[in-house]
Amino acid sequence: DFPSGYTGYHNYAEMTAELNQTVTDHPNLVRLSSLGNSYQGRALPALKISNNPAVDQAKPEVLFTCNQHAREHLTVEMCLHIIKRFTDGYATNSAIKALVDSREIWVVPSVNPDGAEYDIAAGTLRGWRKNRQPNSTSTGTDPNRNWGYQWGCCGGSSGTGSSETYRGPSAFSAPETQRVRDFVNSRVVGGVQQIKAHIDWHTYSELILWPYGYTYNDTATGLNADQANAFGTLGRQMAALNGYTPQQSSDLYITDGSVNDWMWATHKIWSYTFEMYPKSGTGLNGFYPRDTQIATQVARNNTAVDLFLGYADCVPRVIGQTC
Ligand SMILES: NS(=O)(=O)N[C@@H](Cc1ccccc1)C(=O)O
Ligand SMILES: [Zn+2]
Repeated sequence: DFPSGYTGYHNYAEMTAELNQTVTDHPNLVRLSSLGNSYQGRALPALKISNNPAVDQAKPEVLFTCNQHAREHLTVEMCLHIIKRFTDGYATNSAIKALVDSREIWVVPSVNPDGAEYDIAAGTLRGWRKNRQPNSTSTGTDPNRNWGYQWGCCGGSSGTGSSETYRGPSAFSAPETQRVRDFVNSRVVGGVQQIKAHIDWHTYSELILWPYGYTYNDTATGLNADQANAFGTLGRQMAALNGYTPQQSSDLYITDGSVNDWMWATHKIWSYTFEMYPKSGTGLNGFYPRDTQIATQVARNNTAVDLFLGYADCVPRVIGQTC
């Protein structure tokens, strides 16, 4: 479990309990399901938030995914905060109500529960990043190098099993990326992808990142100048609200097999990564802000998330285009 100074973070059992409590508290606003199981057999919960959650309504859908990387526990708190804000706030906050009434919001609070549980299993903070799937020489695939667009193309991942950025033996070799992939693929209804926009939450460095990660070029196959402009404009407007630094993800470093590139290239989902607090750190301590920091650092993203949800039906509107 989390050591002292970190008990405010949710372990897998506490996260599950929190999701079940949300269903109890807001049965008419949420529907809890599982995307399937992790490598070690933990359910991957997904919560749908809308004003009629049992019905698939013809409304734009938005996806939030958290905890691809095990040690980035603050992101689980971010997803749980989004859930709390858009359920508890529905009855009293008209802006929240308007967003929940006009969208269907999906939240996956932990994509990598095996890694997250392993990270804290010894009562210490291990600094574990990957999932817990064995490979030919070691353990763990980096889920954020395992997605199937331009997988392993460009030196943005490793083929060595012990590496922190091991891409896996093949694209979507990790059960966890398979399950999220299958869910997103299942949201193609009548030939149209219902999910319009996505944020994948990470720590740390306080950045807002957008595709592509596999190339330094601003435009590339499937990403034209207008689309790159829309990504950057919304990215910069969100960064102005949370104080993060906005940039194309390859400006940070080249990555291949990242979730954002797959979401955009395969489904034209406007997919961002938010790297949360802290801005910098030494060694592993950047990944482990004390639990006293949680409330401030999750609330810091409220207005950026609201702006994102506001544009989610048609992101090109941010540069004056129509959909
Ligand atoms: N959270 S992190 O420290 O691993 N950084 C992320 C940054 C990142 C996220 C998405 C696309 C490109 C790069 C990573 O996957 O390397
Ligand atoms: Zn990460």
